[in-house]
Amino acid sequence: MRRPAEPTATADHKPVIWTVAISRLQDLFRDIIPEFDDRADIEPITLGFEDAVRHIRERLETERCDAVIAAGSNAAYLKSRLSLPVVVAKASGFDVMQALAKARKITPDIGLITYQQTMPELVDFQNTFGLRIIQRTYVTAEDARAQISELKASGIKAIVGAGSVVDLAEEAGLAGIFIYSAASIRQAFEDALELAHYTRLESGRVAPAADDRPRARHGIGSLRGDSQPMQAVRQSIELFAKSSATVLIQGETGTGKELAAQAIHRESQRARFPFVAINCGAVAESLLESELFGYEEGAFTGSRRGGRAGLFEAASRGTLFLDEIGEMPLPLQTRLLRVLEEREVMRVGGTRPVPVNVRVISATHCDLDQRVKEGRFRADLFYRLCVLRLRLPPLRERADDLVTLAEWCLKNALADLGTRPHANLHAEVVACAPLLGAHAWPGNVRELRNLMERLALFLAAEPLQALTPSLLLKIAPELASGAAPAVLLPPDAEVEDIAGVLARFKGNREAAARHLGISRTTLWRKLKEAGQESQT
Ligand SMILES: Nc1ncnc2c1ncn2[C@@H]1O[C@H](COP(=O)(O)OP(=O)(O)OP(=O)(O)O)[C@@H](O)[C@H]1O
Repeated sequence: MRRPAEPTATADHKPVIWTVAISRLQDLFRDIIPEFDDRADIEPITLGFEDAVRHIRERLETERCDAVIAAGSNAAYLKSRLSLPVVVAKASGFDVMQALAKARKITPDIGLITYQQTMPELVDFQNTFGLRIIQRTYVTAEDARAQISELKASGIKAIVGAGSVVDLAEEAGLAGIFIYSAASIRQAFEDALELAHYTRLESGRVAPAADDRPRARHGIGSLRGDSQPMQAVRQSIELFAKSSATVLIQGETGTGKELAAQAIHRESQRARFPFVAINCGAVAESLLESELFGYEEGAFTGSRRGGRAGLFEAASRGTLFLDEIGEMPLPLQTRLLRVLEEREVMRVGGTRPVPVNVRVISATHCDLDQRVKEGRFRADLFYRLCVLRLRLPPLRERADDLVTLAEWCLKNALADLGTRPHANLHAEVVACAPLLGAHAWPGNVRELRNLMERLALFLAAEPLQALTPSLLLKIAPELASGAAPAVLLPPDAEVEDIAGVLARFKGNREAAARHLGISRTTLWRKLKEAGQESQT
């Protein structure tokens, strides 16, 4: 008789993830699995619905699995029947537009069939690009089949949808365009890894220090821009990397504060030790305390047996990045100051201080000097945190970088679409410089990157079309008024979605933000605006 698996020595190794799909989605999973070989044991299970549930339940009697990845109706079915975390691979707005651009090359009469919900925001896109898109939803395969025959009867020639929808469309003699991109599937893998990490932490299978939360992925080369202010930023990063003193990074949203923090870590002698980040504004006070400082067994109801190390201990010999430091509640500011001064941390409910060797880099978009004056931020902590200070200039103050950044983002987005850039793309972008320069860029580089992704879609669909200022205006009418675009978030990232995603990630805002393709700060602000900020 088989016995449930014990968490043995192997349990401390890589997380185990299963991808569950029957259609061509599984082929895409298989293509991407090798990229994650060194970070997880990932196995494809080519089954769907009740067959998949039966198979997984049986295997869980003897094996460990930390998370499952699936999509669409299959994912919904698995989620409601398995006790395992199920990550739902989702097509991003970019994927949908990319698939529509491909369909546009075949016909202007396109059907979009999505699981359960339509995408109302596509109406604008349809008008801009002169397409006729009929949207339908499905729940079961029979639904999807019926929708396809109706669309065929109404003259639709190409269907955009998930793997099973594409198979059915092709069976019906229509062109099928698969909606998922490699980038979205990669994102699902990242989310599953993150979720697996938290599942394992919660069950005590790994200590935080053994993990890579969120590893510094960016070095100094990731910070683009040749303007004088950006050169000065890179020089400061190189200089600051030589020291172990605290750094305070200030700058508006999307200016690259987290990139800069990662670059300082990556250039420093601490590079081979962890880079651990936390958004102080996005975690409730009670949780933030135990996250940062850890806790001892019995410290509070529900505390884990054996206690848990906090992020200071997890970042041992590395760097702790405290994002949105201005939001740290006053009582925790006092505790943080003590840790920085005494270089030892006392876990919540503990009696024995633990020595820590951690470099602290913090970041804020708010005027911290002002908060100190108002008594909302401790002056002594402020001075302790900003031994070194780095200001990231907003994009509107470095107009010289606009062309370089726009061209770089556009080339990346075109490459993602498998499209070659025009031979004279540089000259075309230069011709758009006055238009780009007149905009205020409230979302800074993040906003510019999103705009270039939109533009790339158009250029991929219309390869003979030159990039001109009037085309740019058509794609981004907000540039005309110099006003901020109405929505900087992907249209689907509204508050109800955010709450749903947060619930799925068990309140982990970092994982939820990554899943939604927005920064943690933006997610936190969105929730704050909706009065849901205390739900962490
Ligand atoms: N100088 C730059 N070169 C290239 N990419 C950049 C640069 N600055 C920002 N980015 C890109 O813009 C996005 C936002 O960067 P990042 O998250 O570091 O900004 P942030 O200031 O921490 O934002 P927030 O305050 O909203 O969290 C990322 O995709 C990042 O890669």
